[in-house]
Amino acid sequence: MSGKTLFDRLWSTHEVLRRDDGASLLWVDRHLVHEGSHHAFGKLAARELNVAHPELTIAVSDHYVPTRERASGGASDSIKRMIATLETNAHAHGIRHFGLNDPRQGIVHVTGPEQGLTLPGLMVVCGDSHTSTHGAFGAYAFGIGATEVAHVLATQTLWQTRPKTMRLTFNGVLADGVTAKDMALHWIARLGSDGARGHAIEYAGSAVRVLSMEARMTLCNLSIEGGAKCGVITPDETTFAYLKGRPFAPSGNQWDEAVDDWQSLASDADAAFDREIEIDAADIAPTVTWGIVPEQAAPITSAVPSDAATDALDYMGLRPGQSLDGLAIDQVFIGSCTNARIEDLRAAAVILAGRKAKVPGTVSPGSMIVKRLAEAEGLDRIFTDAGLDWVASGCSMCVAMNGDVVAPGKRCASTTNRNFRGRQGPGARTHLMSPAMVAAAAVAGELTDARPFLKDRPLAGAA
Ligand SMILES: CC(C)[C@H](C(=O)O)[C@@H](O)C(=O)O
Ligand code: SF4
Repeated sequence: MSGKTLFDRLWSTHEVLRRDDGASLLWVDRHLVHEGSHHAFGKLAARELNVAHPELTIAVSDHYVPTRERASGGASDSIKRMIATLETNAHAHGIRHFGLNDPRQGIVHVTGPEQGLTLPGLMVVCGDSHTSTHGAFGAYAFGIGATEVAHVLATQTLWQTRPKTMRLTFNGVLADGVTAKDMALHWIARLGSDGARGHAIEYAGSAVRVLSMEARMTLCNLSIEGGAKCGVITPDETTFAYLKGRPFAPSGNQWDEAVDDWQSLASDADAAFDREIEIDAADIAPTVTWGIVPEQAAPITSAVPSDAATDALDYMGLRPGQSLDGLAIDQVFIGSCTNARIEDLRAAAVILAGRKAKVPGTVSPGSMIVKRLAEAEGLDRIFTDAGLDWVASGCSMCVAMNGDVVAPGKRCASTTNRNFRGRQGPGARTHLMSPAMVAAAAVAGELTDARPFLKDRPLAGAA
């Protein structure tokens, strides 16, 4: 019999019971909720149910929070109501809440790890597809729907059928100026938006092992855009170093015991996966999306495919065969749970330092802690000197729910994770890429290869 995968271990330690039809009841260690949880709290109220484990539930305000004029409480009455409802629900059920004015507020997938709430071996769920981010720590983390959110609130458990396993191995080393975002866009372009459907991905290989936690989170964040249930990475010294001393991470003797436990969270050498995919990291170039789904991505050195789907071309205002390098943009956005951690901001700042942006843009840090850290390093000055707006933390222009929108027909180079029609506002055209690539696009006023801008300015482990 072959050995166990990391995913096998995560699954079996959370399985409470298995039904005859194969579905399993899983224990949830951390339940994160954001403003979108109001449906689920409504369901609970309708049935007069309590939250089973408020101490394992953590609320974070992110999707609707204003990034400018924070004191306003929200851009419109309906937005204000969304923010206030989470506040009320969290308070009513005794749930810890990182609200609008909390200095620890941020995007839920940035705040959880930053606070040490996300730990190796845990099962983490949230009513949000990018919960896959937390898998970077060797946690089983995935997004759930509103009915499931209500089920977790009421029982701290969840019914699930077991996904298949897939190992995505990145061999070799990434070239300079190529980042975790490029790794993700590369594999999604190769396998397709449905390429990993029904699978739990384990990211492995030498190019993954050397990634920082920030970069690992970027990689795992995008798992869902390739259709995967989740992404996991074996915890190691990089993981432990990131977590040590975080507010909710174990401390003292408990820290040593936890690290001992976490060391066993790996796939056995003879573990068998349902699928194995290998990618040579050296084949990956800085990658940008040209279409309206993340799989419609290509190296910046290439062109819009000659057989590109007409609906995508029409929406994006592009022609088949058109070169990606040199495509004029109207604005940039650096933010989101994909690429707004400190390393992402540092990477963008490496390129923007001493340069001016030709187009306007917004930089929204992934959390208020990242914001303060960046300010202490002087990164905010680099962005504002370049002509970009430096604003507070939230989902902001990633999903345009808080009023931060890209105007119809405008083209935005963005560090986010979804380029769907209307994602950044009705009619907005989104090109996804790494923070370094967005920074280079800002300076050039067009999509361009970041590598020449990095001459004598190494990214040094930036995400
Ligand atoms: C609004 C929310 C439920 C949604 C998600 O599920 O991911 C959003 O965060 C997104 O990125 O599209
Ligand atoms: S930053 Fe974007 S992707 Fe992340 S949770 Fe918010 S809306 Fe979703």
